[in-house]
Amino acid sequence: MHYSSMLPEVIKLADEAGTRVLHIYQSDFKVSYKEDESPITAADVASHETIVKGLRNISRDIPILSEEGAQSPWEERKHWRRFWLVDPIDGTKEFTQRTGEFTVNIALIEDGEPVMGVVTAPALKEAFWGIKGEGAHKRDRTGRIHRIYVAEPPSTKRVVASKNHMNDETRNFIRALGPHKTIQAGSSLKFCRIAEGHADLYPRLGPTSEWDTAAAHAVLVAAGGDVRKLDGEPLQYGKEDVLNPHFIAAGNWYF
Ligand SMILES: Nc1ncnc2c1ncn2[C@@H]1O[C@H](COP(=O)(O)O)[C@@H](OP(=O)(O)O)[C@H]1O
Ligand SMILES: [Mg+2]
Repeated sequence: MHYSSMLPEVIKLADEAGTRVLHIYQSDFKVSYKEDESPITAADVASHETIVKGLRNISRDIPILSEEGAQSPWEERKHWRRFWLVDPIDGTKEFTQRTGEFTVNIALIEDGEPVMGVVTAPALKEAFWGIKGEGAHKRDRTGRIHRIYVAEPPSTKRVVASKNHMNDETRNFIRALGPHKTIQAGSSLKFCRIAEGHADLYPRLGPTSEWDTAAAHAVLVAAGGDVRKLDGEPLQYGKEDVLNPHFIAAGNWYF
């Protein structure tokens, strides 16, 4: 099956997960902490369960790697040519701080590349999706769906950066860009802001994992951008170590 035929069902699934997440967001939820001290709530678990169950119905034979799931050992994963890469809630800190800037992320990886991605921001009522070579779309808070494109770079670049994970390396990189304006955004929304033409550059000289970036990476590629390592090589997925190296996300004009 070509993956574009799965897209409507994947969007529906991300929306279903988003509805469950919002329900918890609007309640008096409890925050726990994982071994790496990152926060987790019932919403991460509910979203994970909804997505995994749904993806198994959509495609019984495509394996799944989710931030909140039991992760298959490398001995198994290294044979995966195609897999779903899921972050049930990216921006859990944003969720617990109630900024609304958290996302549900589902990507399809093929030969190390994110070829399809769906990102929804349930509290903002925004959704983004894209398929490599077939364009990217946004559904806005009114429900209108339209094609999105990376912007022509303005002379004052609009740099988008993490609210919760800023560091000196990123600050220095941004400073060296010359005239610029900084926009803060949580989670994978940073890639989406570039994809829809509202920002130009997202330097991430700090840690992320493959599930944090894959779906929004696919949206950005479909909209006319890319995500590359600092050596200019593409950011790839399905590595033994799920941590991403430092990267820059931008329109293709940058690379
Ligand atoms: N030390 C670290 N190691 C791995 N990932 C980290 C990290 N610090 C932050 N992140 C990632 O950055 C994401 C949040 O990004 P941002 O600050 O841009 O909103 C987090 O996603 P989760 O909320 O899914 O855990 C987390 O995965
Ligand atoms: Mg994440």
